[in-house]
Amino acid sequence: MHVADHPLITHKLTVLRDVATPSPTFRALTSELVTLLAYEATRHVRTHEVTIQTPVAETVGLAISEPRPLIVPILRAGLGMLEGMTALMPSAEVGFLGMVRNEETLEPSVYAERLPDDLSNRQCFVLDPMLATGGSLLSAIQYLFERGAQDVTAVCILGAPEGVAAVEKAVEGHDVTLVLGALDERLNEHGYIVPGLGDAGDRLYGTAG
Ligand SMILES: O=P(O)(O)OC[C@H]1O[C@H](OP(=O)(O)OP(=O)(O)O)[C@H](O)[C@@H]1O
Ligand SMILES: O=c1cc[nH]c(=O)[nH]1
Ligand SMILES: [Mg+2]
Repeated sequence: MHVADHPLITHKLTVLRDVATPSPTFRALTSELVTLLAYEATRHVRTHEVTIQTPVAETVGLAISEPRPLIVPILRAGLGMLEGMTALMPSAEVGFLGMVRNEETLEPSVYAERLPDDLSNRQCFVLDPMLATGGSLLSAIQYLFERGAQDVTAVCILGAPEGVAAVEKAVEGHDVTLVLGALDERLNEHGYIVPGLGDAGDRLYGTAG
């Protein structure tokens, strides 16, 4: 697990957490935060050497390899992270998973899916701002494994220790990396991250209250 340690990330997170921050600012900050986190998350993106000609000399650089990486935002809240991620890796392909957590039982369920059939040999980047109990992320990762994925990086803005531990235990021995903007204190009795930022989907799309 990588937890971002950068004053710009903490500053943006502080504004994001603030209950007084309105949806348009929340959306803009989410996008900016993801671009910063994506820098860490894509550190091991597969590349190969290419020879190019600059105006001055021939040189060897790197290009992102085929098959292209796959970005998977978890609807709804993960959609708010898509633009920030594609800004950094515009050649990636995008697949979608719609998941919702039952707020009584905290069990996640899948209500929409649009992914390539074969994910073997694809690097997958899952986007979901909140890793609370970890149920949603784990179920998303298992979905990708069932399609043959072997290399999954999850980018989350906030994580709770309970959820991170549950995901790490369940994926032990697999190539799964977690990249978090911050690791918060705990979950409350409703399964919300403390101090957290509330319901990310509601705050992104203005459906709170
Ligand atoms: O770790 P968990 O306990 O599973 O909780 C985290 C999930 O809850 C939120 O989604 P939600 O179900 O609220 O759907 P939404 O994005 O449509 O608001 C969040 O975006 C995660 O997907
Ligand atoms: O704190 C939380 C927990 C789950 N989902 C959210 O959006 N926020
Ligand atoms: Mg929600």
